Amino acid sequence: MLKSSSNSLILRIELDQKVTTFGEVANAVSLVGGDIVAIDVIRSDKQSTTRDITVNLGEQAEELIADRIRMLPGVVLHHISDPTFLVHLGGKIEIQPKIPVKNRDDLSKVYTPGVAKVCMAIHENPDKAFTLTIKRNTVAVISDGTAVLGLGDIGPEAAMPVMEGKAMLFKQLAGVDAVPICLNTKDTEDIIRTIKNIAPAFGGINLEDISSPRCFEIESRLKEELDIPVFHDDQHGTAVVVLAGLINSLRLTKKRIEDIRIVVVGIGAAGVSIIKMLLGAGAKTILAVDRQGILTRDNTYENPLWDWVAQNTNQEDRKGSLSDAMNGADVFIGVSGPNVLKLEEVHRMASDPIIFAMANPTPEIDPESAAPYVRVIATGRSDFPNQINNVLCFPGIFRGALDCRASQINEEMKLAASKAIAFTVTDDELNEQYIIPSIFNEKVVQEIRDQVVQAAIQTGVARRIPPEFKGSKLLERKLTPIS
Ligand SMILES: NC(=O)c1ccc[n+]([C@@H]2O[C@H](COP(=O)([O-])OP(=O)(O)OC[C@H]3O[C@@H](n4cnc5c(N)ncnc54)[C@H](O)[C@@H]3O)[C@@H](O)[C@H]2O)c1
Ligand SMILES: O=C(O)C[C@H](O)C(=O)O
Ligand SMILES: [Mg+2]
Repeated sequence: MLKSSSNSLILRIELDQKVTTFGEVANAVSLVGGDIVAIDVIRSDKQSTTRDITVNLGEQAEELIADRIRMLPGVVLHHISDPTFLVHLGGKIEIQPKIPVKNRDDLSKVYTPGVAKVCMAIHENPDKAFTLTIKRNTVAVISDGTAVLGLGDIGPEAAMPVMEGKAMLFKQLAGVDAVPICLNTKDTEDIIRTIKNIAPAFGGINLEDISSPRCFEIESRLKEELDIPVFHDDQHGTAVVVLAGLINSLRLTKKRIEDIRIVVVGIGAAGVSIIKMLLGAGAKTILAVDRQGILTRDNTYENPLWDWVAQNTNQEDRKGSLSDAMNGADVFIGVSGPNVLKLEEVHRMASDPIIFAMANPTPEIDPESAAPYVRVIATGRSDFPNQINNVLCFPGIFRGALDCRASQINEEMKLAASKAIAFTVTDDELNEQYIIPSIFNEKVVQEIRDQVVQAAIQTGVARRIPPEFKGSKLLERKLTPIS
């Protein structure tokens, strides 16, 4: 059973101390499998005490716990709240002015009439938008709500908490201002037109949770038609972090990427990009599996990217289901949906199995059940060791792209980001429970940023050279080796 801090509740109870003791309440909580992790006294007098008790419990236990407590004499259950909902009240981000407007003089600078001359300066030279507006430090995080985590097409309003979360992490981890935007259209042309129309305000576009195959066309068209980086996080952010996790897992198992058998399940946005990146890094044996089984080159597919994947994987022409694909696999990478992988299939993997079960919020296999039988297990979640999640990539890669005013985020910049993430974990630190740095490791964003800027300069897509990269200093900076 997966347990996490998100399965916690706060119960406000009023207790008549002459009738029932707090010990009896605690006992009732434990009888339904709950753990009391915090107690806050809200009010107390001689007769009664009101407390907020925070309880960690299984997902199904909310009703049980409420019933148990209501059965106790002398106890009133005022309400139950969920701390995860509490942190979402009113949304998770806000916009703050950078300077206070205290008097008319300030007002006349930041607003009419002063602002007009700044507008005209930009009108004469639109590049000045980078220096005189929020553009140089701001990205749009844009979704149409069609592939939100593994929850599917839940609509633009329901996608907002994820986009707000990404915006929060952009700011907290990398100082990038990010604006969450959810579009009320699923039409490819409409999405492209809308994003092009709002692009002037932004230094980059981070596409998020847009379902495949539309996401591929949307991204490639926007890349062609805009001169700022456009990055579909579920494709490339995920692929960057997967490659980093794989580099480090192979450092542990002493296997070479060229020699291993890799199964990728879920050939959508994330899956296609992961396969491309693994092939680029030297992988030779990959089986791509979706709902109807292993992709094979003698089939033709409606989705042209599946055709591409089929032509570039499965050189041995293996046919069958995921279960067949798992025979002798060294690595399983899941970007599909919940509980797709069975323990029995894990038992048929090669020695030192590596499993990245990355579907969110419920992975392809319960990591606690798989752990005893594998060398490395990673998920996309923050409540287990080895979190392989694109949050390790997007803050740093955009920090780098914005700092050098890159016109795009290219393959070299992505590879540089993967290596930066992988080699943040030193040989001494590397172990089965720590193949990937924590997002709270302060070195990660800076390392990614530096390597990404360097790669952008070397590939000619940087439109500004940050001072620390000027002159010979650039040549002195060492590129991180791939292995
Ligand atoms: N950990 C991370 O950083 C990360 C990043 C991106 C995506 N993801 C997760 O990966 C999953 C897919 O995301 P996406 O953006 O690629 O979505 P997507 O909709 O573009 O693709 C999902 C693909 O998985 C396939 N699929 C679904 N259930 C399957 C099953 N039972 N067996 C085989 N194939 C199945 C679908 O047919 C589809 O091709 C989601 O759960 C998402 O949360 C995780
Ligand atoms: O949002 C996440 O946690 C990762 C990823 O973008 C996903 O869609 O699952
Ligand atoms: Mg996503």
